[in-house]
Amino acid sequence: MTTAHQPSLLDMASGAAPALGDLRAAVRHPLTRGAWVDHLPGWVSGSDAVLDTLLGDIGWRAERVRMYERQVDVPRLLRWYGQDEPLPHALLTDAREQLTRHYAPELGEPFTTAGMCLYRDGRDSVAWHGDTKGRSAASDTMVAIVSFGSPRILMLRPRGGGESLRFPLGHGDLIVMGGSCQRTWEHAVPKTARPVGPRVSVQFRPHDVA
Ligand SMILES: O=C(O)CCC(=O)C(=O)O
Ligand SMILES: [Fe+2]
Repeated sequence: MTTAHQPSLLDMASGAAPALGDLRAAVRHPLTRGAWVDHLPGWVSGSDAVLDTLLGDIGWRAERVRMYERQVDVPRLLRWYGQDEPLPHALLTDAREQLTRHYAPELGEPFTTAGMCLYRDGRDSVAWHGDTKGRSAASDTMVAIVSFGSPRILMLRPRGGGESLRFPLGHGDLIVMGGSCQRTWEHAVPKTARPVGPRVSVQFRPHDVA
């Protein structure tokens, strides 16, 4: 029997080299007020090696914020890559390039920065917010998120109230928030009581969007 027609078996073997799928397979979910979400589960295959790298010593740091007159740790670790800093795994550089190529006609500029978040377990989370620092406060843009490790839920809800949507993000899954999504909707990764391992979220954004 030849293996030529069975690439999926190779993908499933542990230790398979990381590879990217076809972005044209992403499914677009139009939201209200000019927002949309593209979802492509399993965009990255063979993600274990990428996760290993990301869980290593890449300079994760805790951020502290002032809350009710006290300094408290943000419940996740952060690492920010500006556009000139090499990313810690070649697959991520390829991913940024492919996203730029695929979305260029709509986005009109490249994805440049990579913000990374490490959710160590189910107690780590991010509260409801939009990425509205910089140009995204006033203009349509895109934020592309590739997820590695334990599955977590990304929730979305319209600002000012309305039903929320749930997108499960597993190992190698892609979600792209586009259009007015950062201004007119909010997103969150809620805590979970389920026993979950670490998850790393890699967010690609254009210059001056955060
Ligand atoms: O964990 C995620 O995928 C979402 C992270 C996020 O919304 C942010 O850092 O702005
Ligand atoms: Fe965000």
